[in-house]
Amino acid sequence: MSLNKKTVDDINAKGKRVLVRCDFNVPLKDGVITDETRIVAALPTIKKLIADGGKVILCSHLGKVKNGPNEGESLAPVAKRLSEKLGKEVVFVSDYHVTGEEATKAVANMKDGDVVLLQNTRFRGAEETKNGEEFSKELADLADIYVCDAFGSSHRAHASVAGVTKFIRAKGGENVVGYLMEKEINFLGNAVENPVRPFVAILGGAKVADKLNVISNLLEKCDTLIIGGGMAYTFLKAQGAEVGTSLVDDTKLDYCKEMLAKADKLGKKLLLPIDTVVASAFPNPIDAEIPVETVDCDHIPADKLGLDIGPKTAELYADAVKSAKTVVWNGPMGVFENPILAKGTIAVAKALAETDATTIIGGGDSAAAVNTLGYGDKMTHISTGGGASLEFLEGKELPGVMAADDK
Ligand SMILES: Nc1ncnc2c1ncn2[C@@H]1O[C@H](COP(=O)(O)OP(=O)(O)O)[C@@H](O)[C@H]1O
Ligand SMILES: O=C(OP(=O)(O)O)[C@H](O)COP(=O)(O)O
Repeated sequence: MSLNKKTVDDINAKGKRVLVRCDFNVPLKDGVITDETRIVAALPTIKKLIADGGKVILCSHLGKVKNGPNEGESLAPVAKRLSEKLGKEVVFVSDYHVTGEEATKAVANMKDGDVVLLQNTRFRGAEETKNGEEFSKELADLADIYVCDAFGSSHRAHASVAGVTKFIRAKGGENVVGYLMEKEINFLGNAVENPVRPFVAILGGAKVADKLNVISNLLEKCDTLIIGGGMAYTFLKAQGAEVGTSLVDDTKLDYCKEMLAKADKLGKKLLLPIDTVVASAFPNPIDAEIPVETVDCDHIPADKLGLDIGPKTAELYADAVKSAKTVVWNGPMGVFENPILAKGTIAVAKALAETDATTIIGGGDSAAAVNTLGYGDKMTHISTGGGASLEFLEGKELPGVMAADDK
């Protein structure tokens, strides 16, 4: 699949103010970045624009910013790490207003090839997340050209992803996508549009409501759909099984029944767990040493909840992966943060690492699981976006892609 949108290769950045929306939403612990994947992934576009002599103005959100602007969600640590990675100064605009006097001055002082990072765009609250016109225009006022390279946020129709493009276009500026966007869309697009078969899709994790919606579309594309993690129990319950206190979305039971029927009708395999590791309660803290037992899925005790796939399921899933030529994986098979409940996720990650299939991992937690287990470099592509990659696989149009100029 080739992306029919203008990219950074189609612009002349020399001497121009280029606003680049990145996804620098990195995990932080006590102010320290614990995973720099998203910063590293943004470097090719930034380096290209520096080399071309553009004035590179970066922006991003960080975290959910539920309680207003605060130092804990400032992009300051990102500015520092980015500066180390680029080997050059990154001027950080610490102003919680994001745009405004400090930002305008910093941009006015830029020379060709300089880099400025604006403060967390979510510090503007609903103006950012509701795609506010004023904030969109203020962002556009800072630049001549806009580049969206925030794949992980490209499913959000926010001011810094979508709204800004309208105002750039209104003054005759170009809106393009960066190298990371291009790479992600090409990998994910090819995987679902022209997959080398058998094509196996694996879904797990806890965002049941979000992820169930992708199933209908994936069933049409894949040969085998594997369900694990928290979303398996809604399916098991839809089949009439007792699932105890496991994670279930009761509003999706009919949908799951429809999906089981759809798989049948299309002649696709839809694999569900046959055994599961259960406990009396969700571990707290998450890595607590809790007593567990393994039961068959038709024997889940009413007062227990499933927290990992069992060994028989792990073997079944690993077998399905072995013969695959394309595998897309989103969401862990269990509560992998706890070593006692990580075995199912490890088994699937290992099966993916050992196959010669094209393997594509989407989702922060799936990527973290694969990297922690040391299998990162065995995968063909690890996506920087969880929600974004799923919405793309669902067949939805991503606002961050839509907003760019057509080629
Ligand atoms: N059976 C389960 N019950 C509850 N939570 C689960 C279960 N299996 C996995 N999880 C949790 O799902 C979380 C990841 O889900 P999600 O955010 O949907 O995945 P991703 O970030 O890969 O998209 C992990 O924190 C994991 O502990
Ligand atoms: O981390 C992100 O999404 P992801 O957890 O789905 O990969 C993106 O930065 C989007 O963040 P958001 O879900 O707060 O809009």
